[in-house]
Amino acid sequence: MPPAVKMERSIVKDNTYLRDDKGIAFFRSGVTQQTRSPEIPRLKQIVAPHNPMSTILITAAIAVVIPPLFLLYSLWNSPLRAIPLAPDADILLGHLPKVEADTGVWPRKWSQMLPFGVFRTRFIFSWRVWVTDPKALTKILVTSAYDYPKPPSLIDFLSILLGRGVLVAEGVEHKKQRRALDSAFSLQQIKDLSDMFWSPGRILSEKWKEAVPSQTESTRLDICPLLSRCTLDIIGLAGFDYNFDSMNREDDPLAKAYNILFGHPENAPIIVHIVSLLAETFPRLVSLRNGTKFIKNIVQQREIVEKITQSLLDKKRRELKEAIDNNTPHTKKDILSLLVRDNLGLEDPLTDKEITDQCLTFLAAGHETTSTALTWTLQRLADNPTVQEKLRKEILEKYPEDRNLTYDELNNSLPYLNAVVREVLRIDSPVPMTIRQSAKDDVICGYTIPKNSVIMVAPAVIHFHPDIWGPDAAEFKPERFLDNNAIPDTARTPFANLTFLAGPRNCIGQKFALAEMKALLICILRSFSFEPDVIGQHVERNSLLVMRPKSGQLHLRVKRIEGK
Ligand code: HEM
Repeated sequence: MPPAVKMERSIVKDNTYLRDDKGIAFFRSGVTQQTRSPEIPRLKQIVAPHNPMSTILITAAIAVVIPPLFLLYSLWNSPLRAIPLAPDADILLGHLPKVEADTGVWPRKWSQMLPFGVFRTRFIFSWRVWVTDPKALTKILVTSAYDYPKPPSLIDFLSILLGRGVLVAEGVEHKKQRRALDSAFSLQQIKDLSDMFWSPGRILSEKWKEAVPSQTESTRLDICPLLSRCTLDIIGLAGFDYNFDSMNREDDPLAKAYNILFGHPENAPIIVHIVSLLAETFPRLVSLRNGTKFIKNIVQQREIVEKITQSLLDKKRRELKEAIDNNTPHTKKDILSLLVRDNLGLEDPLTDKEITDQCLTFLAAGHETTSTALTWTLQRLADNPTVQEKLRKEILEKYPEDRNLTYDELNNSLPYLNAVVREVLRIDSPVPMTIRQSAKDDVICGYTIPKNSVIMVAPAVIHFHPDIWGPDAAEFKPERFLDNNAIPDTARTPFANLTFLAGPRNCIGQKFALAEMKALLICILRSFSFEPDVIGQHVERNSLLVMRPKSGQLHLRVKRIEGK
C-alpha cells in the first residue's frame, strides 16, 4: 500500500475527480482501472473544495484582466508620454478610428496644431510616434535605418503574403538582396524596359473606347479596374516577361492567385487586425493570427504563385544557359532575367527562394502603387480642367503622332507632364504612411525613444505641412515644380518629399514608376478628357498598404477627344 502522502500528491496533480456515494474515486490520466484508497476521508478533505469550474473562471478572469492591466501600466509608464499628445482620442480605441478614417486627414491636423517635429497618438494599448522633423527622419531612414526595421508583426504578415523578398528582408539579408537587385533597376535597365509600357497603354485606351462610345457626350466610368489591370500587365512583362493579358482575359492562374492574395487586405477579419496590434507587445500572439482561415487561404494562394514563379525562374535559367552555350548574346530585358544573369557573378548569390520571392515583391510593390497614382492623377485632372487642358496641349503639340517615346523623351521633353506627376505623387502619395519600430533605445527631437517604440513616417502628413511646403501645401499646384524658386528651402531636402521614401530602403522602382505613369498618361490623355462625376465631391480614401478610394471605385465622366 503506498504511503498516504504520496497518494495525496498524485491526486491533486492529476486533477481528475469523481465523487460517488461511498467516497471519492480517483483516476490517473490514461489509467482506465479505478483505484480506491483507504485514505478516503482525508482525501475528501483535501479535494472537496476544488471546483474545476471555478478554477477555469478564475484563470479566465486573470487572463482577461492581467494583460490589459499590464498594457495600461506600460502605456502610463512609458517615457513616450513626454511627447506632445494628439487630442480627440476615443477612450477605448484611442486615435485608431481617426487615423483609419479618410487617410491622413486627422494626423495632418494634429501635426499642424502641435509643436513641429514629433507628436504621439494612441492605438488602443500602444503609442505611435509620428515624426516630421527632417533631422530625425534622416536618422530613422538613413543613418540608423537598420535600427528602425519594420515591426516584427508586420514583417511576419508580409512574409506570409510575399515571402522574404527585398521589401520584407531586414539587416544583412536586406543589404544582400538590395545589392543583387541594384543593376537590374539601374537607369540603363529602366531605359531598356520603358518600351514595354506602350502596348498595354494602347490596349487600355482601346478598352475605354469600347466603354465610351460617344465623342459628344460623356460616359460615367469607374476608372479603377482597367488601370489596375494595365499596370499588372506591365509589371508582369517588365518584371519577368509574363503576359497576364488581364485586360483581355480573367483566367490567368497567376493573376487569379495574386488577386486573391492582394485583393482587399483591409477586408481581413477583425481578429487579424486586433491580434496584429496586440502582437506589437506580445509577439507570440502572431501564431493566433496565422491560424485563421483568412491567413491559411493566403498561404495556399502563395504556394500557387511560388510554383509558377519557380517555373519562370527555371525558364530564365534555360534561356541564359542556351545563350552561353551557343555563344549568342543574352537579349532578355525583364528584371528577373537580369537578376538570374547578375546572380551568376555574385560572391554571395541569391538562393532560388530569394529570387522567386522577388517576383511576388515586384508585383506587390509595383502594381497597385502605380495604378492608384494614376487613379488620383485622373481625379485631380478632372477637378482641375485648366491643368488638364494645358497638359494635353503640351503632349499633343510636342508629339502629334502616337508613337513609343524613349525614356529620355519621357523624362526631358515634357516639363508640365513631369510637374503634374510630381505634384500628384506629393499630394496623393500612394504609400501615405509607413511604419517602423526602434530596435534600440534612442533619442529623437530630444525625447527618449525606448526600444520597441512604433514610429510613423507619413508622407500624407509631411507633404501637407505648411512649415515645410509653405502656406499652399494642401493645394494641388503642379506649377510649383516648374519654377524652382516656388519651392521653399524647407522643402528642398529628401525628407520633405517621401513619396518613394529615402535612404537604403527607398523605392527601388521609382524611375520605372515615373516613366510608366508618364507613358500611360500620354496614351490616355491623347484620347480622353475627364470631368468629375459630381462637382466638388470628396472621395474618401482608405489605406492598408496603398491609398485607394474607400469604396474601391472612382467614377469620372469620360469623353472621347474628337478625332481620336
Ligand atoms: C508610384 C509608384 C510607387 C510608389 C509611390 C512607391 C513607393 C514605395 C515606398 C514608399 C517604398 C518604401 C516602403 C517601406 O519601406 O515602407 C517602396 C519600396 C519598394 N518599391 Fe516602390 N513604389 C512605387 C512603384 C514601384 C515599382 C513600379 C516597383 C517595381 C518595379 C517598386 C518596387 C519597390 C521595392 C522592391 C521596394 C522595397 C525596397 C526596399 O525595401 O529595399 N515600387 N516603394
